[in-house]
Amino acid sequence: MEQANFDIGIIGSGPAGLAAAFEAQQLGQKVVIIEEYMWGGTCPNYGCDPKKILLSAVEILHREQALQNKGLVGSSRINWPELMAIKQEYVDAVKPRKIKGLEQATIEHIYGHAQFINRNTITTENQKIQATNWIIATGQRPRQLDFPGADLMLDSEDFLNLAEMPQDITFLGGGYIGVEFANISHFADANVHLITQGNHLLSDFDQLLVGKFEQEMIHNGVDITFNATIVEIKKYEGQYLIRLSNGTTYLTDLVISAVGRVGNADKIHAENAGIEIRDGHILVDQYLRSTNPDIYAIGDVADNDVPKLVPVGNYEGRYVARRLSDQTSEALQYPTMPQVVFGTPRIAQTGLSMKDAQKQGFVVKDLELGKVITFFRYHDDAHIRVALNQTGQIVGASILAFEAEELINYFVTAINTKRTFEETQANLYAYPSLGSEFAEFY
Ligand SMILES: Cc1cc2nc3c(=O)[nH]c(=O)nc-3n(C[C@H](O)[C@H](O)[C@H](O)COP(=O)(O)OP(=O)(O)OC[C@H]3O[C@@H](n4cnc5c(N)ncnc54)[C@H](O)[C@@H]3O)c2cc1C
Ligand SMILES: NC(=O)c1ccc[n+]([C@@H]2O[C@H](COP(=O)([O-])OP(=O)(O)OC[C@H]3O[C@@H](n4cnc5c(N)ncnc54)[C@H](O)[C@@H]3O)[C@@H](O)[C@H]2O)c1
Repeated sequence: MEQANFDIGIIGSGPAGLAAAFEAQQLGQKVVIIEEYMWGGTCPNYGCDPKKILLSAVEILHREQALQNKGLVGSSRINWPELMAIKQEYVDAVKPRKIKGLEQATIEHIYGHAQFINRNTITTENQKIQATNWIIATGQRPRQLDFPGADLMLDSEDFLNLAEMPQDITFLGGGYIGVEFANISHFADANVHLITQGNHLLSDFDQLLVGKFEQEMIHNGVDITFNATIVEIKKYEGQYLIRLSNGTTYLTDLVISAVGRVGNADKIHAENAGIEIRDGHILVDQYLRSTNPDIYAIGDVADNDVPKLVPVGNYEGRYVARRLSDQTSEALQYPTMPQVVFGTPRIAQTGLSMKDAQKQGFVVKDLELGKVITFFRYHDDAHIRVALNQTGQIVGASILAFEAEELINYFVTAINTKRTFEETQANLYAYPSLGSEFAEFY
């Protein structure tokens, strides 16, 4: 078996692994990156990007529906196979683009499944690779349930490859994926059921705004069952017969499981390298070091209490690359992180939650902006909540609005630059625009 030696070996080519690879290589390290499935990882192949392509049609439809009899006549419909073809065109271009980037940067890249044979060496199917340091960026996969018939459920990747949208579709799980995909399916003309074990959707988000969001989904016709789970699925005359924990039974054409994700560190023989794992995630310290101090974990597979999102993995990848190149010895400090649920409307938040702000005695401004020009013209019932500390600095924001995914970025900047509400007016923003609304919020 061929053996090669590197300064830094990276397992997994998702956003986290790639960010680490490019940063380390630029800082003069000899880097190898290993991928076993799709170059680029979850986000561009079967996560954020394909989802956002499907959303392009959903967004137009949503806008059209909001403007019916208010200046627009007639509404479009989604042609699912055509939309999927565009999605696939994008996904097919990911691998060549990623490989070209790696080649241009002269980063060694190997296709294969990496697993440790000792504390600094991994094997793939036909190679042995040694590195002074390893960075594990193997991401997560959908969590499997094991009730009778659970294997009949599809997962988020299957949904993003559906050739046809069925007439009736069921989602299990009221988190990011269940909510976003239920919404897409609704706009693609399916009859949608969403089952979740909690008494609300999106438990990590501002529950005041989530309540309004749920009303909007229910108003759209999505059938949401709270405080329940599926206990059995059986095939029945070309459909699936579902039985819920509350005793309800019904027939549906397809069931998608979206009950969270587990880490992929259980498949790398972590024990051979002295790395401790929990639920497939790697235990890390404040430097993202595993229990083997020469091996780090970044992105979704790291067992830390931060949202598992692309910008976070990216940031961690760059940090570890700099640390291993003697550019920093500081513990990792995260800037404020935006989180967005891409429904219609979106829910977004950053910084301190409104609940924690209120607990600390901070002011929480509730701004209902449906009558303000930027939101009024689309009949968008925008609700923005902003937390201000004793000196008037913006310390948190949560938003329910169609434009929330962009608007939240203004708040990210305000929080990171420690701006007060008044100081948001220091910049002149184009008028009328989201920026100008941000600066005029009171
Ligand atoms: C449906 C969906 C929608 C999402 N939407 C968003 C969004 O809108 N915004 C957002 O910020 N985040 C979103 N996310 C989350 C985002 O995709 C992840 O946070 C991000 O991809 C994590 O990056 P990563 O590099 O840690 O892992 P991944 O992107 O999962 O990459 C890990 C890579 O490691 C490879 N690998 C695993 N084990 C091995 C091994 N032993 N050897 C070699 N290779 C291996 C895998 O094949 C994979 O390519 C979404 C996720 C899903 C599932
Ligand atoms: N917009 C985004 O940034 C975005 C979009 C999609 C996914 N993601 C990432 O992917 C991760 C996974 O998303 P997800 O939606 O699978 O997980 P999640 O953790 O967001 O939600 C899981 C949901 O499933 C429910 N649940 C768990 N077990 C259940 C059971 N047995 N029966 C019924 N309900 C059950 C939970 O109560 C929760 O509502 C997210 O945490 C996030 O990191 C991000």
